[in-house]
This record gives sequence, C-alpha cells and structure tokens, in this order.
Amino acid sequence: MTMIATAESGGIALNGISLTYNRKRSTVSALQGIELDLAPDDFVCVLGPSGCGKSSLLNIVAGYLEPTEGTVLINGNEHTEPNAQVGVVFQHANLFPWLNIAKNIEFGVKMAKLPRAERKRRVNFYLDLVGLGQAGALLPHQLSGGMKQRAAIARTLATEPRIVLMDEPFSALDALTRESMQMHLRRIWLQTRKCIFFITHDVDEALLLGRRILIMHPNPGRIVQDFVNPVFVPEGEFSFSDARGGQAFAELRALLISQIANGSGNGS
Ligand SMILES: Nc1ncnc2c1ncn2[C@@H]1O[C@H](COP(=O)(O)OP(=O)(O)OP(=O)(O)O)[C@@H](O)[C@H]1O
Repeated sequence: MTMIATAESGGIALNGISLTYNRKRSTVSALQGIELDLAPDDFVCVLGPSGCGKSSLLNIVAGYLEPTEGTVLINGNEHTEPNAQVGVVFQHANLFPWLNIAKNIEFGVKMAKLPRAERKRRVNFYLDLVGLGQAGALLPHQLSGGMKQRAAIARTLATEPRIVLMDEPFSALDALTRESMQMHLRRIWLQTRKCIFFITHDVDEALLLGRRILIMHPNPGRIVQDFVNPVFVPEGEFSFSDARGGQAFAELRALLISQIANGSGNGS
C-alpha cells in the first residue's frame, strides 16, 4: 500500500503525539508517536481494534484531552482547547429536546455571535444540505434516529469548522438507516469538501466513505497503516451494494479485517 503525504497549508498537523493515562497501580500508553497531516479536504476513516486509542486521538484533536507529549497544529497555530475550528459529531445526536430542529442548529451559530441574517442563512443552508429542509419546525422527539443524526451533523457544520470529527456517528442506527446516512455524508462531503476525521469499527463503511484510511493498533496505540483507499469513488453517486460486490472491494475488506485482527491479538 502507498503511503501518502498530505501536509498542506490550512490543514491539521499532529506532531509527536503521545498520551499516557495514569491508573491507580499502572499506566496505559494509549497513544505513542503519532505523526499525521490532514489536508483541508481529506476524508479520513480510522479503523482499529477496541482500545487502540481512536477515541483518545479524536479527543486530543477536539481539544478535550491534552496529550502527554506533542502538538496539534491547525492552520499552523497550536490548538490546545475546544474551539470553533473543530466540530464534533458523536454516536448520539444529543439535541436539546425543548428546541426545534432549526433552533438546535442555530444554537452553535449563536454562540459564535454572528449577525441574525447570517445565522438564518446558515440554518437554512445546512438544513437543506442534510435533507431536513422541511423539518426545521419539528421537535427532536418527532424525528427518526437518522433524521436526528442528520440534524446533529447540520448543527456541527453550521459553525463552519475547519475539520469535523466523527466518533462512530452511525453505529447506533439500524442497517438501512445507516446506509442512507452514509450516502448523505458522502453527498455532504462532495459538496463541502470539508476535512472529515471519521472513526468506525465497520470496514465496509470505511471503504465506501474514506478517501484515506488509517489503521491503528494498541499497546501502545499507534498508526500502522495510512493509505489512499484504492476503491474510493472520487465523484458522483454510486451504488453501495454494487461496490461491496466488487472483487477489489472484497479483497481489500478481507485484508483490512486481518490487519485489524492482528492488532487485537486475534490474528494468526
Ligand atoms: N480515562 C481513562 N483512564 C485510563 N485509561 C483509559 C481512559 N480512557 C481510555 N483508556 C485506555 O486507553 C486505551 C485507548 O482507549 P480509547 O478509548 O482511546 O480506544 P478506542 O480505540 O477508541 O476503543 P473503542 O474502539 O473500544 O472505543 C485503552 O486501553 C483504554 O482502556
């Protein structure tokens, strides 16, 4: 597999990131020596067995956790705490139940103290982008699980961050909704070309969505593969089920599953 270099101005650079958790009687090396450059329009999927440090890495990029060593640079500036340049979408939408969908989306934008007209423009634009143009007046409990998650994505995008971090955003959804969300996310990325850093346990999801794929292994948590996804479709719509049926897709899936299993101690 080919290694790629994506250092570009405007992107995100992780330099020498290590993270050690101190427990009562032991320490855990959750991350060690992470070097990573993310281009402004990357779509990076991160795969790896449980406990390899995926969420820890995301939390460091988000500014929620301070690394033991190393720095995160966004557009050349050191990034040490949560700010509007980094948006995060979690497994659960966590919408405010008392606010309608439009007001939920506007909430983050309001925090940025933007003029009212710009707030409205963004709410309408991002509602349309996630296919909820007709749902702005509904309350969260009136939405399906997939619609709620689309609203959460719109809420994050409306703050116009430089990078969107996603921690298994579709894992709580049923299979059909999940596939439709994957298609939505692909369309959103094609339209916005926003840098997306997407953690998943699902190899198919990574192969369908990621232009670039990282594989991490634990003990210590580290990146063992970083490659351009050879079955990524760069433009337009395509049938996910046809793609899954392709030979190159199936071979790569099998290879990645064995590489992930090697890291979990289940490999041969
Ligand atoms: N707050 C904490 N205190 C101590 N150890 C922690 C803490 N959070 C995570 N760890 C440990 O750090 C390592 C990496 O955890 P992390 O949650 O980042 O992995 P992950 O790849 O996201 O796992 P999963 O796929 O199961 O979510 C694991 O060994 C975990 O037990």
